[in-house]
Amino acid sequence: MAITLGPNQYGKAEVRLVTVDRSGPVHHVKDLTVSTSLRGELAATHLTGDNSVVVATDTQKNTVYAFAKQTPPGEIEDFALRLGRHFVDAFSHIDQARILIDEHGWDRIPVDGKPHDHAFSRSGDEKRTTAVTVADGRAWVVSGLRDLVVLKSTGSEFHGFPRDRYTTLAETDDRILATAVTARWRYQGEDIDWHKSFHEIRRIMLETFANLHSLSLQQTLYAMGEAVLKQRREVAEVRLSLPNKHHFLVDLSPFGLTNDNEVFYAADRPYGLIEGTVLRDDAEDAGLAWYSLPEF
Ligand SMILES: O=c1[nH]c(=O)c2[nH]c(=O)[nH]c2[nH]1
Repeated sequence: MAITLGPNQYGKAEVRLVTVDRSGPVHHVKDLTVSTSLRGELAATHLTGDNSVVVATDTQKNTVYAFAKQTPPGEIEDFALRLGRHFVDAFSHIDQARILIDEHGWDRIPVDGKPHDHAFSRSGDEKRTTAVTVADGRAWVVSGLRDLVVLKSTGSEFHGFPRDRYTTLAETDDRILATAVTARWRYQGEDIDWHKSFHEIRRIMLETFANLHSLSLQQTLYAMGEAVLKQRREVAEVRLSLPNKHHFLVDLSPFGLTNDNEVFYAADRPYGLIEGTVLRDDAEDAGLAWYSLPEF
């Protein structure tokens, strides 16, 4: 029997970085969670404890902070590309770097109807994300968002599903549809206005969720991905993970009351989990874009 080392990577997870741009009286804050992972000739440390090629995870963390000081991070994709290229270029035994960044939003606090210069409130749970892989002299960028919570109070039906002895769910032609969108999209190319592209893709997904009269969350998922691919040439593929945040009608009959789709119990769990990939057939090869990322 032989035992060998399989795929491996290592790095610093969830470096919390906040930068303040103080170049003018109006400050700009950037709030990021950065994770670095390096891959390469790392057998020695696993097999014998020889650390001569191990760039310490502490060094990786320090690099994130030092880079943020030397050049303002800017768009998360650009910051991730800079960091990934640095690790691959600076250390000959490191041949791949994967940088994950989540961006947390801050809104300016309105004071006397005007956005404040340097006081902010957290925008909510939603995060903008990127996963950049640098290897073989090139890079792959998969960006996205998480925890974008949306609800429509009508315009959603669910019926026509098979019934067996375990089926109790009533068919409905009018229900609440709610989900927390996790989306990742794979870019082709790097010459992209990351900021504009993110906001356009987010807008397209939200408008599709709102406008489509839904017969299932699966149908909504496909329509959201399809709309992005039709309108954004820079996107090769969209992956969506949509928990179905069930809202159950409360039975008010014990109180002699009707419930005309007005009073709901928002269930926490279990939830349906609808996941899928929408692709264009003329897309560039995915290469290492999704390597070691969750499937959805
Ligand atoms: O949109 C839905 N898709 C399902 O697969 C499903 N299953 C279920 O119980 N409710 C729903 N709703």
